[in-house]
Amino acid sequence: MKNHLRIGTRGSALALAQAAWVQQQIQGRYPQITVDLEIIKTTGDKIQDVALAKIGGKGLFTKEIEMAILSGEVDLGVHSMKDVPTEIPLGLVIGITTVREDPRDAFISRKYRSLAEIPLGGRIGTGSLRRRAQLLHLRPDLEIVPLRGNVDTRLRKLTEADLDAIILAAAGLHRLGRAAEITAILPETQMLPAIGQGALGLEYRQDDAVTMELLEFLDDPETRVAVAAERAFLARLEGGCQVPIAAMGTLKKGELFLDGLIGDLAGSRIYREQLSRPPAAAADLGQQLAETLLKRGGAQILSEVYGRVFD
Ligand SMILES: NCc1[nH]cc(CCC(=O)O)c1CC(=O)O
Repeated sequence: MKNHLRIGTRGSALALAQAAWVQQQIQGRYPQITVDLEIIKTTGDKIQDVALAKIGGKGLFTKEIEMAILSGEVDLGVHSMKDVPTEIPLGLVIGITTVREDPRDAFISRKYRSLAEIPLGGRIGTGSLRRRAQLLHLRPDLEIVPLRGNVDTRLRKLTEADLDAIILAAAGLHRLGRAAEITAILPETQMLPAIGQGALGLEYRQDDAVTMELLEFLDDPETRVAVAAERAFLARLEGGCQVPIAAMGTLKKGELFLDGLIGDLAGSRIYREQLSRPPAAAADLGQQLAETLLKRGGAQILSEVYGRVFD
């Protein structure tokens, strides 16, 4: 048994809110255990001024935290699963996925109630290629304005940069207590979310059975299988954030459904499919859906973006 746990977290308001939530859950369940937060600056936190998609490289928001777990400096990391690469370092596991927040994207505007109300040529802020491609697919007339920084910065730029709207994950706004900022939720039919969006993963050393057992009560099996399918989809596509890729898993009556999408940067070609399998076959489901979309034209798009034959 342990009487002290250290959580490694990024220092952004969202990361801290998420880590503090996990801290409270653990302390509520085990009043005898003290839980500390240790703020770790990641590469993604240091580079705020360049479009993320241009930096490339995986694990921008996780690598330094993973090093601290491996070295024993902290016992666990709390991550937005959206920011976690499909491959994690040897010796670590993300065996626990907490109950998912709303995985969908939010439309935020001070002038218009919905995307449909935005006038011709309207300016929408987002740094995400996935959001950009789907927006342009729906509305080729829109001007997509690159937007970076944490949630607070992006909300500020909505007014300062005179944008008509911005798109943010609903989950982040809920966790920051800022859900009142949401003008409308974008249905997944219009805007399929990012892999892992709205889900938190707890990462710890594979050989640390004590921490794993302590944290087990936080696991939500439905979220875990949905995210496993999404991540298997992304892994087959070798997806970083250079390509518009989206997926969302949902459980209905014991069956796991996975919606997936591959698009090109201009949003002119969007391939989208849904498949289902029993939850135990989550990884196979993700892989099969990827194969289906690759055959339909996804392989062509990935070959163009990766600059090599992809099949
Ligand atoms: N890319 C940064 C990031 N990572 C996780 C979230 C939101 C919370 C989540 O998806 O769990 C955000 C902000 C956003 O995309 O609006």
